[in-house]
Amino acid sequence: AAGGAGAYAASRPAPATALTSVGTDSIPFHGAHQPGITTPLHARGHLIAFDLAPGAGRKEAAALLRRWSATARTLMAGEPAGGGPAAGAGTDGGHDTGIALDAGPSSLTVTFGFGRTFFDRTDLTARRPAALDPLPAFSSDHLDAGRSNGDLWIQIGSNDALVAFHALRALQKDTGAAARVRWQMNGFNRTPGATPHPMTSRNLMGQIDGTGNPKPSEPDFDRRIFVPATPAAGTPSWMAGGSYAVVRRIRMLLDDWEKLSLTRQEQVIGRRKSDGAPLTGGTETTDPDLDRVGPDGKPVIPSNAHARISTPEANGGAAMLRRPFSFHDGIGPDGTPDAGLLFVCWQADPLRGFVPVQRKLDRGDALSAFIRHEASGLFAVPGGAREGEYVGQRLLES
Ligand SMILES: C=CC1=C(C)c2cc3[nH]c(cc4nc(cc5[nH]c(cc1n2)c(C)c5CCC(=O)O)C(CCC(=O)O)=C4C)c(C)c3C=C
Ligand SMILES: [Fe+2]
Repeated sequence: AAGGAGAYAASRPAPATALTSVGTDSIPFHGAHQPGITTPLHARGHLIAFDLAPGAGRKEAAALLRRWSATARTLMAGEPAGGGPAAGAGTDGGHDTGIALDAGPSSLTVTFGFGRTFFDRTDLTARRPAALDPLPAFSSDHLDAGRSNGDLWIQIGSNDALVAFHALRALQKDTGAAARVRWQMNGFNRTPGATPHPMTSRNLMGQIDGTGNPKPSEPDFDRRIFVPATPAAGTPSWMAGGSYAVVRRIRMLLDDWEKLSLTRQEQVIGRRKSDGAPLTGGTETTDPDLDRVGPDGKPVIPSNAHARISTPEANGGAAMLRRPFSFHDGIGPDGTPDAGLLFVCWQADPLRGFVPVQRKLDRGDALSAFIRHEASGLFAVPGGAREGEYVGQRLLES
C-alpha cells in the first residue's frame, strides 16, 4: 500500500499554487476583542470546559491562562506548539504533535471564557460580574449537569479539522495538573468554498440559519455584542471589550422533523427553506411582514413561528449574535441520530440577549416540538489580550 501511495504521489505534478486560501488565512490573536466571536463561521469546532483541580487557585489559574494564551497565539500564527520542532514525537512534552504539519493556520481561533464557579475557586468572588448569575430554568430544559457550565471554557474554530484537533490537544496538554476536563463537544459547519458563492450556512434541519443576526456594519452592533471599553457601573473593568457566551447543546429530533411536509416545516420557522426568505416574500434579506394576513384570515407568518417569536422587535430589542456549530455524535440505541446544534450566542448582557428570547421561545415556539436543550453553559469572555498580555490578565493580576 505504501508503494502504491508513493507511485500515486510521484505520478502527479506538484501544484504550483494552493487550490484555495483556506490554509493560509489567519486571524490575529491580539485585539480589542478575542477572536472567534465575529469571525465567520468555521468548518470545524471544539468546545471544551475545564474545572480547576482540587488545590489549584488564582496562582495556578493565572499560570494556565498565560500558557494557554501563548499556545493560542503560536498556533493561530500557524507555528508549532511547545517551542519544539514541528515533527517531534511529543513524548517529552516539549514537542509539537505534528497533527497540523503541512497545514497553514486555516483561520484558527481560540477563545477563552470564565464560568461562574471560577470566581469562588480563585477567591475572586468580589470581581464576578452579575451577568454570570445562573440562567433561569426553562420548562423545556432537559439539562445534563455533567455536560453543563464549568470553571473555564475554550472555543476552538478552524477551517481545517486537523488544525482544530491539533489545537485541542495542545491546549488540553497545557493544563498539566491545574485543571481537569469537565465536558467536550465537537461541531462543524459548511466548508468555505463549498457553495458557488458565499451564503448563510444551513443547519441539520436544512434551514438557512443566521440571517437575522446583527451585522458588524450596524451602528448598535458593538453595543449589543461587546461590553464597552468603559464598562457601565456594576460591570467589572476587566470585562472591557469582552462578551458573554451562552452555549446550549440542542438535540434535533430529526426523525420527527423530517416527517413534516415542506409547507409545515416552513410554517414552523416562518421562512422558506430553499432561500431563507420570509413567508411574506422577497429574498433572504427582505424584512418579514409580520402583520400580513392570508386569505384564510390567519397571519402568513404564523403566530408561533420561530423567527417571529425570536425577532428583536418582539423582545424589546433583545438581540444576540448566533455563531453555532452543528454536531453529530453517532446514532443512538433507538436508531435516531444524536445530532443537532451546538448553539453559541454572544451578547454584551445575557439578560438583554439570550434570556428574554429563550423565555419567549420556551412559552410558544413551534420549533420546540422538534428540539431538546440537553446542556447549557454561560461564560464571561474577557476582552482581547494586548501585545505582551495574556487573556484574563486584567482579572487575575490586578
Ligand atoms: C434563545 C435563542 C435561540 C435559540 C435557542 C434558537 C434555537 C434554534 N434556532 C434554529 C433555527 C433558526 N433560528 C432562526 C432565527 C432566530 N433564532 C433566534 C434565537 C434562537 N434560536 C433568533 C434571535 C433568530 C433571529 C430572529 C430575527 O432576527 O428575525 C432562523 C431563521 C433564520 C435566521 O434569522 O437565522 C432559523 C432557521 C434552530 C434549528 C434552533 C435549535 C436547534
Ligand atoms: Fe433560532
